[in-house]
Amino acid sequence: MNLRTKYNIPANAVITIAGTVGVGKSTMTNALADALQFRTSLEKVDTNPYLDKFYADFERWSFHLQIYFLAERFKEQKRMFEYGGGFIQDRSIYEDTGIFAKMHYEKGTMSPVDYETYKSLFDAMVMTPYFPHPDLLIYLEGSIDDILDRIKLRGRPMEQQTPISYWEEMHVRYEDWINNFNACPVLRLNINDYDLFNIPESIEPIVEKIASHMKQTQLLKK
Ligand SMILES: Nc1ncnc2c1ncn2[C@@H]1O[C@H](COP(=O)(O)OP(=O)(O)O)[C@@H](O)[C@H]1O
Ligand SMILES: Nc1ncnc2c1ncn2[C@H]1C[C@H](O)[C@@H](COP(=O)(O)O)O1
Repeated sequence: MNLRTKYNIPANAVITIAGTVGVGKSTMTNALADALQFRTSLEKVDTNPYLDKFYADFERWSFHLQIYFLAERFKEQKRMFEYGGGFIQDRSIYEDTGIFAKMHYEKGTMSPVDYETYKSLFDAMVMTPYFPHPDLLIYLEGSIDDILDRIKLRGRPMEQQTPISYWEEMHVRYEDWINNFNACPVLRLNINDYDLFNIPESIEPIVEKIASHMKQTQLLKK
């Protein structure tokens, strides 16, 4: 019996994993998909044609990158819908606008007109009654020091060359963003409370938490 049936998680559920860069979303996505026998919707970094350029020159490439991510995530949204759910998604679409586009606009590395254009496109595509929101957003949180260690450990060159202040600012913005997020139910997990890297079995208590959280939110809806 897989953990999905053991804990009664609906086969058509869509669970999205949110959190700052390096916190452990991809690791969690793969572990959860494996445990629940779900498909994954992964963020593809290696084939992104703008990401390297963006890290080298935020101002020049912010708008292009946001449009690219929006298109990619929307295509994934369509794919998940066509399969009828049963997915773990690595990063939510809400973080693109709520964290990244907003941060670059406020830092001055995305122009006001580009930001407005991007936001109106995002709102027209996503913030509509026709857009299916995930059943659950799992928010991964941890200390900035642990996260910086993980970014260093992963070693993507473009991220190593980015000033630490960028990751620190993102970390603060994430806390503020999640405290005000209400597009779908949220389960917060602290990265110190599990270790999928060294103890793969630590996925089971997480599945148990997901099940009880989903049950509770279903009851509240009734
Ligand atoms: N429990 C853990 N302990 C130590 N390192 C971890 C743990 N989980 C993930 N990592 C490592 O941290 C780095 C970032 O994880 P990743 O899942 O790629 O994060 P994200 O997708 O949020 O950017 C990777 O090198 C990954 O192997
Ligand atoms: N919307 C985005 N804008 C800018 N940068 C982004 C956006 N979404 C993801 N990224 C970056 C951050 C990381 O360098 C890579 C992959 O993210 P990760 O959190 O490691 O999965 O893309």
